[in-house]
Amino acid sequence: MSNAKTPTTHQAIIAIDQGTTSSRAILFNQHGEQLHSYQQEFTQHFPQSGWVEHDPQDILNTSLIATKTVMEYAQANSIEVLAVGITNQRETTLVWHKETGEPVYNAIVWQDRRTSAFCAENQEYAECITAKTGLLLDPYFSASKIAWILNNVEGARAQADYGELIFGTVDTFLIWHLTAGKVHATDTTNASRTNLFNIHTLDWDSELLEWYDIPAKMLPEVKESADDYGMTSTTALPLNVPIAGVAGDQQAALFGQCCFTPGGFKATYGTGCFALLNTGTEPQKSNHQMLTTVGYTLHGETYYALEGSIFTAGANIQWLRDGIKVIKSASATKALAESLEYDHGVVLVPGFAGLGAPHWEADARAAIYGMSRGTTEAHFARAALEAVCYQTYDLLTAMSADSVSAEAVWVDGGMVGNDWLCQFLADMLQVAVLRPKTMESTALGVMYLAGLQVGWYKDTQSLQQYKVVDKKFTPQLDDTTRSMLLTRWQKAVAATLAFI
Ligand SMILES: Nc1ncnc2c1ncn2[C@@H]1O[C@H](COP(=O)(O)OP(=O)(O)O)[C@@H](O)[C@H]1O
Ligand SMILES: O=P(O)(O)OC[C@H](O)CO
Repeated sequence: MSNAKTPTTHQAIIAIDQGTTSSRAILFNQHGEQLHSYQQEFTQHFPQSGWVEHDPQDILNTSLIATKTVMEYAQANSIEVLAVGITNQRETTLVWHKETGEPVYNAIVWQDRRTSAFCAENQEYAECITAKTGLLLDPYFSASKIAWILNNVEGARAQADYGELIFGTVDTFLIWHLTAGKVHATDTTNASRTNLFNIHTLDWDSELLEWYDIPAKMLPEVKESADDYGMTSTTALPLNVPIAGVAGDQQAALFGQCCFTPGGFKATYGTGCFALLNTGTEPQKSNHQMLTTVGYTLHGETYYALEGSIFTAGANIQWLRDGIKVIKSASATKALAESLEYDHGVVLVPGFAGLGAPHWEADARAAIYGMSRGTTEAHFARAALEAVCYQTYDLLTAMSADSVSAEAVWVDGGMVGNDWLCQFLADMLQVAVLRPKTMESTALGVMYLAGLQVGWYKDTQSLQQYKVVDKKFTPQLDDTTRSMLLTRWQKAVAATLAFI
């Protein structure tokens, strides 16, 4: 998929956004306007129930094709490419040979649950892991996936001990290939998703490495999010420019939404929903099962965030459309939702892939309550949209109790094109919901980071001028109706958890 726009400048930065289902590259001018973009999907592999893998070659090839396409557009239009930024699906784990670049196994994707028994059996160590990493002991994160590769791929353990194998998340894998094997590095945001990184010392934690039995020499160097990651090598791309910005995709979106101060809050509604609250320069411990994570490191200063993850958001709508086929398109949900009153009575608890934050109940499953003979596709659509808003309410309530309150909610992702959803979100959260004009916050965020590194921007303050609000949604619903709806949601969640 490709789309172009007449260039308005003669300099640009390429943001590579390597996501779970596709890789895309976007060429941005200094005003954060997209000059060109290209996206390519790739195959998902499900070798066993609960396992999710990507072919490393697919990750690399689709990223290179996307980058080359926008680069060629730049060249054809005499636009000078100043730098590259990389943002990526987080936690996904790769191990490869240091000399040849040959992966020893497929990439084990963040959604993969193969190490759940290991994590469940070792929960007595969870508290210590949380204290150091800000995360939980859960298969979501990289460490147990690395250990699985070392323990299950023939010869891998011995090769790792001899220093022949190296590990990386997707950013590291791409940097390594783009620099022709010269740079083995990651940034603090990606490192903070591994379960091996101490978010207080901002370094790999030797005790955790020992506990997971992972050799330290496998790990990449950890750099700031705007930093010198080496030059792209012409063996990978016909381009010789610095890789100057790197961040995990949800943190990049936080940056792209200009949430630079404590209380800055963004929620991305794609397949899943990831909500991040900037909590300032000290890590805030959560008492409500939120994750504490690095937001970004810039000019020697690290900002932290609390994060809540909802495993299915847009995926609930996909289920209505492709699974049970009660709606024709995702966009049809707006009119269907509008056709009902607030007291329509149906609640969907979308535990299709378990319930994430704040419950972290992998074994929970989806449930629908309150159906009658009068229940129609409109109830399903409305309940699916309402559910992600109630879940965001739960996350924001937990985060506010742990740390600062959000001033407003900056939203992005495919679902927020739906005005009904945005209005209901504002009604539930009781704060303004702001939808920016540039919806590609993730790519924009890493472009900003690269732009700061190459001197395009002076500081984060100077980025605020490029932020344009497309639409603001303010709370309108009366308190009585809101409380009635939230009470019914909480009852439905309690019933779903009791059913496990
Ligand atoms: N108008 C809409 N209303 C509700 N959901 C929508 C709408 N448009 C798209 N979606 C949902 O948004 C998701 C796509 O968003 P996107 O940000 O592209 O996801 P991802 O990057 O995770 O692939 C799909 O799951 C789709 O069901
Ligand atoms: O690739 P996305 O947009 O689905 O994001 C995945 C997250 O980074 C997983 O933590």
